[in-house]
Amino acid sequence: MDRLVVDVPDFPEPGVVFKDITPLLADPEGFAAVVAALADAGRDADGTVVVDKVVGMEARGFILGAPAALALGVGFVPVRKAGKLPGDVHAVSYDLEYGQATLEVHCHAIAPGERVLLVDDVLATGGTVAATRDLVAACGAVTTGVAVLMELSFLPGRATIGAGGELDVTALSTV
Ligand SMILES: O=P(O)(O)OC[C@H]1O[C@H](OP(=O)(O)OP(=O)(O)O)[C@H](O)[C@@H]1O
Ligand SMILES: Nc1ncnc2[nH]cnc12
Repeated sequence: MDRLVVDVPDFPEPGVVFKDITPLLADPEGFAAVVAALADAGRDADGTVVVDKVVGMEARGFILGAPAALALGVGFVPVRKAGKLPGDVHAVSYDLEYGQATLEVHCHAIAPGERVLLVDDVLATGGTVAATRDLVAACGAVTTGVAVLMELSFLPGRATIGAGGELDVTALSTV
């Protein structure tokens, strides 16, 4: 997988090394392998599916999360940047490695008590995951797992989201 993710220095701003996953998405075998591995985070050791929904965060979390949901046979819920969802929403603002944003989810997209797997490409500061977990909680549901392609270990993402404890974090690669 690593050879299909390209480092782009100083994008989108000086000092950031951007992890470009578009070559991976263009490789059908690599793409299928990472989707299968991300979906495995929604199964227990016996292979039983243990989540009710997969949530993907706009935009790259859609590309990876939607096929992972299909692989698990559960519904997919998009968490979108502000102003894109037409129904009633819960909203949370947060910081990321290169800016600030607001994420939203439809209030009724996740039922109270449901177990949720978050899927995204990169865990950096953890701001996106932490905000999304808050949105899931606002729906009355619980985030039981997070699955990402890459974790940037020089940033405090794991600490920010409280990995360990009740939150199971799977990173296919750590850089
Ligand atoms: O751990 P964090 O510091 O929050 O960073 C990780 C997030 O940043 C990127 O998304 P971005 O907001 O750039 O959106 P995009 O997928 O639309 O490019 C990436 O896809 C993650 O969602
Ligand atoms: N360095 C990075 N590359 C790609 N996506 C990111 N999201 C946050 N930091 C990122």
